Amino acid sequence: MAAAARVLLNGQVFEISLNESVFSWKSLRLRNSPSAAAARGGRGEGENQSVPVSEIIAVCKTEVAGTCKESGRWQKMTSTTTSFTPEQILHDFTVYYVQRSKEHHWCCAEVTFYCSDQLLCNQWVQALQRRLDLQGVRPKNLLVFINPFGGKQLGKHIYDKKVAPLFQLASITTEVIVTEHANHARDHLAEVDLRIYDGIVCVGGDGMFSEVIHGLICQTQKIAGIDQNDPNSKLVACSLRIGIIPAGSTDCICYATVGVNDPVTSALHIIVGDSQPMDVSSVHHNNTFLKYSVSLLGYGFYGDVLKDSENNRWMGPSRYDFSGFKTFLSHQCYEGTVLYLPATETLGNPRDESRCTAGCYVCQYSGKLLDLSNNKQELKHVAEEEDWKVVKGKFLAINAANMSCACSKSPMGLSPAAHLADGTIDLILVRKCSRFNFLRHLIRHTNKDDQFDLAFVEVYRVKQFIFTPKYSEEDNIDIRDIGKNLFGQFCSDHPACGCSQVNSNWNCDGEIIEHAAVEVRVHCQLIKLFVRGIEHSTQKTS
Ligand SMILES: CCCCCCCCCCCCC/C=C/[C@@H](O)[C@H](COP(=O)(O)O)NC(=O)CCCCC
Ligand SMILES: Nc1ncnc2c1ncn2[C@@H]1O[C@H](COP(=O)(O)OP(=O)(O)O)[C@@H](O)[C@H]1O
Ligand SMILES: [Ca+2]
Repeated sequence: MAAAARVLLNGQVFEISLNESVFSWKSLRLRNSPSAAAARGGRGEGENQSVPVSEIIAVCKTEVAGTCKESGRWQKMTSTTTSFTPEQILHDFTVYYVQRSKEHHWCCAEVTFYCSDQLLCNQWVQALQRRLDLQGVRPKNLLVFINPFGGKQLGKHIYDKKVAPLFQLASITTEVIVTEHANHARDHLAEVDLRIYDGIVCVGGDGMFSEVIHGLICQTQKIAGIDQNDPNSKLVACSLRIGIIPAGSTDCICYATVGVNDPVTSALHIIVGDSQPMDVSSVHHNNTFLKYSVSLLGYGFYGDVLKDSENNRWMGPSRYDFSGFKTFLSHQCYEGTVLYLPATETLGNPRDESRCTAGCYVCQYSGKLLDLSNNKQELKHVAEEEDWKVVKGKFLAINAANMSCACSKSPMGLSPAAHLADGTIDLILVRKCSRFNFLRHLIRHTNKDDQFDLAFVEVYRVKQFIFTPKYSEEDNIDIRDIGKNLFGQFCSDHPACGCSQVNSNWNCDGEIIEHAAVEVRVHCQLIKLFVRGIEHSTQKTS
């Protein structure tokens, strides 16, 4: 096939060309002719444009006016209207491709070319389709879970209206399961034969994503014979990628990995077959596995917000604002000891100005260290005793951020310089302080000011930590019942000082962990997502 050909676009002659990795179209009109000026005002196709083949979603030939045959399947066209003859309409093809718009949004753009004859049209469709078939990273068959009750309960609608048509256009087949109860997706994934799928998609919030990773990680460890109850077990990485279609309340994992929580953008990242490794933390209590965490593991403030908000699920996403306000007023602090193991081999620091973005070298460096350690074939990894550090005190919040935890409420996140895949967590300790000072810290979650530049806030980049509450968990069961009042769990003996004999609970990616005493360890790059990390703002479609 010719590497270039003449076609019509918007009534003007264009030259289209295709090389190994790029499809381009270029106007052959004189730049300043009146017709050129008129064409520029049309549908927005520029004079010269190019699209990487890796960002072409589909190529589709119009065989009969109004319908489109693509990859052997008939689909309805939202086709362009033209002033061409019926013969010309029969010989056109449409290329659907990724177009970037503001703030990390992607959308599906289309451009239709009219060919002089059917042979030429067929040749171009086949050539483009062959290039697409060579994109081996793209998923062909996906298992999709939809939580119909997440966020504003729009999960099913979002999937049907915005995502399924794109998957169909890209010839992706799907098996869709609308969940019927909590843990439906987790339990299904723990047992089902996953070999026929190229990936898993969850439609919902962080809680839904948490279910999916629990099912997938559990099955992977079971097959590999790994004991998940042993906190020192070296876990085996999961091979299937996971896609998130945001339809939850916070959607922090989506936002912090894509830069925005937009269902169409996420669907397009899945279609083009993006891949981004991600760290996962395991949470144990007394040598028993409790949960995995990918975004925030928060004790104190964020644990209490979550606990209270569960009573108000009917409010939808605004339950967090209501409970956040109540919890802020209660101003509870919790006493305990934090033991942590600093991350010494990785690059980067929680106070860095630089951010984890697509192709992050800090994460790539950790990936290389991981490969080296995997080649050593150690089954367990136990740190030396003298490497551990101790912090004791009264804390308003203990936040362990596996990633920035950016979301629409906190666009920079709780730890703006945290990395998706460096094998570390940022451990943020907010010591007891006045309400006014705590408010200053919280407000800095929402703007660009340095939330760590406060005397009562400490931040450490760690591989592992252990939290032991001052008051034993057994005693707490009795006290908890006595100490509750309108604004949470006040210390019954010292209401004025705000220190509590009642323990808080952990907020683990939006799921409650009732135990206060936990042992947490990061597993570098344990899972993979259908994302590429947050793109630099200069990465625009040409
Ligand atoms: C006076 C202004 C105070 C405002 C503080 C706002 C700070 C918001 C930071 C949010 C951090 C989010 C960390 C992510 C947590 C999610 O995993 C979790 C579950 O998400 P989902 O399943 O989608 O509902 N969300 C939360 O725990 C909500 C915390 C909101 C606290 C106000
Ligand atoms: N069909 C269902 N009925 C009830 N709960 C469900 C269902 N499917 C999933 N869940 C649970 O709903 C919780 C919240 O889901 P999520 O999608 O994160 O929404 P949100 O962001 O609003 O919290 C999760 O704990 C998940 O296990
Ligand atoms: Ca990390």
